[in-house]
Amino acid sequence: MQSYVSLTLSNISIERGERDLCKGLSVVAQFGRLYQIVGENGAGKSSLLKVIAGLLRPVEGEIFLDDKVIGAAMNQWPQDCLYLGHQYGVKRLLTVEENIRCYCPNASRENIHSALAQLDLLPYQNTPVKQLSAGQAKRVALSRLWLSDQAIWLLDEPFSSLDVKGRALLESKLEQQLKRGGLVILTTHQALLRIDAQSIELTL
Ligand SMILES: Nc1ncnc2c1ncn2[C@@H]1O[C@H](COP(=O)(O)OP(=O)(O)OP(=O)(O)O)[C@@H](O)[C@H]1O
Repeated sequence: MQSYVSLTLSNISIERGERDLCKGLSVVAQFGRLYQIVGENGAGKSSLLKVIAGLLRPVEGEIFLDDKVIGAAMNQWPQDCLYLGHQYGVKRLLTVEENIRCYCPNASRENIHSALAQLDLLPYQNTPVKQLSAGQAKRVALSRLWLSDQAIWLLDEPFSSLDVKGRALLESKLEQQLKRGGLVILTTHQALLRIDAQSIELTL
């Protein structure tokens, strides 16, 4: 995994549908830490994650990865950044394993097997996602975290639909990412139980 020190949001302003969502937001996010974007429904949490992922252009401001402006390093960005959006992009007609192979074409059979086992998805390996429950489909989407060596994880509501065991499993995966020097920025309306999160607050 590539090693970095910080991701800096400098004076970021976001507008959507002619509404100001955030104005002049500046944050220095340190690798090895988890940042939770907090705010009411509609405050702009998902929009901010999209801006960081390079999927939405801010009206103002810049993002730096260490001392490089991200715009200039865009060709490097997708390799180092894993974004899992709210609509987490699982293909419902494909099986669990086919979905994983779509997103992680280079993953070995052993690693896929191990990820599926940890996520309690092994019995469903050859089942189309449309036949799974919402929580199981969410686990399929999250399996990319088990196969990722990206330094930056941007996760929109990763805990939604997960049961107690699934939440604990995901929190321990996030802890591993922090321990190996990665950065996690996520949105969730729930408190994290095991991880000391730094807050990025958005107000309406
Ligand atoms: N594609 C879009 N076009 C125009 N406006 C949008 C679009 N998507 C979201 N918005 C608006 O941007 C605002 C912020 O939306 P966003 O999804 O970022 O909020 P959020 O804080 O993540 O909300 P929630 O907690 O409900 O998930 C909302 O007022 C919403 O109506």
